[in-house]
Amino acid sequence: MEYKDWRHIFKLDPAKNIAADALELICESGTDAIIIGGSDNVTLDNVIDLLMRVRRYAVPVALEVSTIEAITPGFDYYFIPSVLNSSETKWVKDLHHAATKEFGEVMNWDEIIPEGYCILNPDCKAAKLTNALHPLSEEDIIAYAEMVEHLFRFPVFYMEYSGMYGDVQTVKKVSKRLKNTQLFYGGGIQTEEQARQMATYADTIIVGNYIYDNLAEALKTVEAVKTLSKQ
Ligand SMILES: CC(C)=CCC/C(C)=C/CC/C(C)=C/CC/C(C)=C/CC/C(C)=C/CC/C(C)=C/CC/C(C)=C/COP(=O)(O)OP(=O)(O)O
Ligand SMILES: O=P(O)(O)OC[C@@H](O)CO
Ligand SMILES: [Mg+2]
Repeated sequence: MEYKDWRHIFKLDPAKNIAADALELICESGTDAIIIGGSDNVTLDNVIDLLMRVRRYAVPVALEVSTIEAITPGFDYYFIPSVLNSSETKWVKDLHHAATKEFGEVMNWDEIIPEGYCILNPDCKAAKLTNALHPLSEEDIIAYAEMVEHLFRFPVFYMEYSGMYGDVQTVKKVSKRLKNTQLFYGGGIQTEEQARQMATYADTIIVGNYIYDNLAEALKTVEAVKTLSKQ
């Protein structure tokens, strides 16, 4: 299954511990993919360690790159965020320039998936790290989405509410404005109902932190989404 068809993703943080039995449940849950990524304490060692453990299962696995030092071969895809509401060019394109300079010759561009990121929880670590601009109006968010689709022509627009459940009506409005760009929604999903709500409008939902807080409930979000069509 190509990333374009993914409806549900579990995001695992390489900086956090996950027991072997929990990892088995996650990888065999029926989720479409695992993303390995986080905003701090991501190292080459903890990324390789988690990649090796996930590779024991058939589920596709992608790296969401947050630091150049932790890039390693062996993933199915590399998701590359550009934080459009960051106030520093570093997080929009400068790190990308440095990484392309280093890896450009050996890169398989088919595996590299640019993500236009919009960080919508002002209190999350990624917002602080990237000095993300806030507050954003609904019009601002829609404009970022349309830029991603029509100006940058990135394949993915990521509404990142990391750690906080987002606004369903805003996700719905953004969704209605995107035709070719795939809408990722991530942030604060804890229940089947929340997973269903967001997956009604987003192409793909991402469940992260709740894996570590309540795995049994987090696992239920997979089935909730699998039987649901996007509107
Ligand atoms: C040989 C080989 C393997 C070749 C591979 C080629 C390859 C992949 C080359 C890289 C090309 C490239 C252009 C790379 C870009 C490099 C780079 C460092 C870009 C910057 C990315 C960026 C803008 C990161 C900042 C945004 C960010 C921190 C996103 C993390 C996502 C997120 C919010 C996670 C949640 O974080 P968490 O830690 O869980 O937070 P909480 O504790 O609050 O939950
Ligand atoms: O960790 P949560 O809040 O589930 O968010 C998922 C993902 O969007 C984080 O990058
Ligand atoms: Mg997290």
